Amino acid sequence: MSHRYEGAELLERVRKANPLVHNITNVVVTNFTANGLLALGASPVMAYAKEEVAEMAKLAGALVLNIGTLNAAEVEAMLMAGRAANEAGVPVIFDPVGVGATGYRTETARCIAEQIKLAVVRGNAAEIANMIGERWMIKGVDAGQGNGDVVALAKRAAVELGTVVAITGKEDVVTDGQAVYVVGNGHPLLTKVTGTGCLATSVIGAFAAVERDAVKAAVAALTYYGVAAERAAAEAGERGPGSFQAAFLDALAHTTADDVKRTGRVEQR
Ligand SMILES: Nc1ncnc2c1ncn2[C@@H]1O[C@H](COP(=O)(O)OP(=O)(O)OP(=O)(O)O)[C@@H](O)[C@H]1O
Ligand SMILES: Cc1ncsc1CCO
Ligand SMILES: [Mg+2]
Repeated sequence: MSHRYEGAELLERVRKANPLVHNITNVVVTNFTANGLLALGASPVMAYAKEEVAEMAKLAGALVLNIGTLNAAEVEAMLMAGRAANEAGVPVIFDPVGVGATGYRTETARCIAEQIKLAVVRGNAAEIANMIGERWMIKGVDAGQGNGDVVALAKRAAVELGTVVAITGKEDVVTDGQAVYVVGNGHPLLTKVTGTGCLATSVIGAFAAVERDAVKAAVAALTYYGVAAERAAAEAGERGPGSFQAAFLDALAHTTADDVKRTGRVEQR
């Protein structure tokens, strides 16, 4: 429970530092990701050209790679940016969108995980399972899967990938293969707005920019994110996903360290 306080303090550190987060992300979520990072108090930039990605990655506080709408040129740029970030000691956060759905996604994600030192890999349970060659239901992830299984999956993935793994869902699990934290905050409406997972990954990037302990950064980021979602649902949830999306951006801006301290639910397992 000490992480509650620590997480709250990290939120303040992000807002004070206003870290530059370099995203190479998908075309669906680009605008939402930039606005979400701004609402948090970070400084987003999207840059994809191979002529500039290495330079931009070195400038950044964190680099976020997301293969949601990947293509060959973008993958090449991701590897260049990733290498530059690794050289400069900039944390790299990876979102393996849709891994397991196609061979191209699976091969690309594994190639990135092999060639780039990743600080955090954030995905849903199916994506994380497919990262390590395990089968998982792509649809209906929650059906028939106890949370114990997700914890075990996260630990196996963290050990195999050699990074911190964050599996999001009804509860979020964060582990480095040893310590395990489960975040209970969030709201089902998050699943009715596209890109809430992708934005969660970029928010982890913003926290990783100010905290080198990637477990702490991911736990703090996801707790803050879930608390903001609960606030947005209370505000606009009755009206539906569109109003919730707008209220969520507002809540990302208005959620304070004190709110996180009061309503964050983090459990060490
Ligand atoms: N049933 C749920 N109840 C509460 N919160 C949820 C639920 N499902 C997901 N979330 C939250 O939604 C956010 C996005 O996680 P999710 O696992 O849906 O990502 P994703 O599958 O990568 O989404 P996308 O690909 O649309 O970006 C996380 O903050 C997570 O905690
Ligand atoms: C809908 C969709 N398709 C590719 S990426 C994306 C956004 C959620 O990751
Ligand atoms: Mg996703």
